Amino acid sequence: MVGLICIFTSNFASEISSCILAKNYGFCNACIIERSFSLHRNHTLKDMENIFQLVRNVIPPLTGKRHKGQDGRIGIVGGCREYTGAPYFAAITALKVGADLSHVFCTKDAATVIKSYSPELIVHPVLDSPNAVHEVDKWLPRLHSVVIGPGLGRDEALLENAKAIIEKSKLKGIPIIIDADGLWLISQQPSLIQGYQRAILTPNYMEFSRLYEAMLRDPVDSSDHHGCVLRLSQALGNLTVVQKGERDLISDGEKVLVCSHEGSSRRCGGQGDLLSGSLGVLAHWAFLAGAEKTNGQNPFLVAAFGACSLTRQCNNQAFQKFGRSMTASDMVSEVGTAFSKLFET
Ligand SMILES: NC(=O)C1=CN([C@@H]2O[C@H](COP(=O)(O)OP(=O)(O)OC[C@H]3O[C@@H](n4cnc5c(N)ncnc54)[C@H](OP(=O)(O)O)[C@@H]3O)[C@@H](O)[C@H]2O)[C@@H](O)CC1
Ligand SMILES: Nc1ncnc2c1ncn2[C@@H]1O[C@H](COP(=O)(O)OP(=O)(O)OP(=O)(O)O)[C@@H](O)[C@H]1O
Ligand SMILES: [Mg+2]
Repeated sequence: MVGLICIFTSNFASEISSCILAKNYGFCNACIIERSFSLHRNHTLKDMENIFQLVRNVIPPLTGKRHKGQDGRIGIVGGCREYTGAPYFAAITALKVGADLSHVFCTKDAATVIKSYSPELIVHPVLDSPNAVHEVDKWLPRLHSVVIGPGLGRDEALLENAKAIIEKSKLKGIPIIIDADGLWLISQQPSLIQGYQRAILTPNYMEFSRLYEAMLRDPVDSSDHHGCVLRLSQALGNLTVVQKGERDLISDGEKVLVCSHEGSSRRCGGQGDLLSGSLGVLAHWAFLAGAEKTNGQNPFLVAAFGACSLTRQCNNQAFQKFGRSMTASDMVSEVGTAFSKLFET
């Protein structure tokens, strides 16, 4: 088992790159196998080398002193008649990563279905009601982060409600993860999220292309993935962008982290939903942890790196057991052991 972590900065003229080879899940003991960097960015590279340790640092310890809710109350906005799996995968993953409560705000049609998958989720059948925004807004003061988009669909009225929920969340300063159809909305109206640095966008290949073209008015340059993710983040006002793919590229417009932790070649639907759900929790933890725990690094970069590694580790473990028949539910079953292997050993 070998994972590769690379770090690049935004300065193309003097690009820093560092690749850390991590063996046997022992990322703390990662050894540097290649490094080239400019002088003035030296300190940044050193800080970033131990990104895996930074993820560990932000995880709240399990103690008897904490009450229910303290380790995370996460909201998922999504779930409609067609898509009930996506919000379920995101919400259950948030719980299994360590959130205490996971809320799903979905349409009436979807609610009973989602509830029947799991009694652990709190499901609000409000998203297509006339007072949807008010119904979600009531809960926002109690939520630590929101994930907008898994299984939301593209119905105009639902997208309008999602837009208003994003605006309400911004006013409260809540970290917002935007995925799937939430990204569709952003590619139509980028100003909705532009400049809000507590947002993390998690586009897949297609979603990234749409966003990039909307913001940069150019097609994606397939010979310069790093440059593209960096430019997209910058154009959006330096919010965090996670471009999912064979290697996940994570940027805040200053740096690009590359996560190529070993997953598998199985590409069933729902894997991105595990990523956005786990990111909901990790973003909250990293944000709360403060600069000391993240060594002054952007907490959302740290959280994104953790979520990408975890999702890929779940994929790897589930694939070893089930091979071609592996599905997203099999990955959900691996969250606990994958998390321990990566972050608690
Ligand atoms: N069980 C459930 O309920 C699930 C529900 N889900 C929900 O579905 C909704 C729509 O989400 P989405 O991701 O299917 O939509 P979108 O961005 O239009 O992409 C679709 C098309 O993009 C393309 N494509 C993708 N990757 C590519 C690549 N690497 N390279 C090249 N092309 C690539 C590919 O095009 P094709 O191969 O068909 O030409 C693909 O068909 C959303 O709400 C989501 O949450 C999912 O979460 C899954 C589990
Ligand atoms: N070619 C690949 N090789 C290895 N891992 C990949 C590859 N493509 C995607 N992944 C991983 O799968 C996860 C989900 O990415 P993906 O691009 O499938 O998202 P998605 O299309 O939004 O998924 P979903 O079906 O949930 O909507 C990410 O953690 C990513 O690292
Ligand atoms: Mg997706």
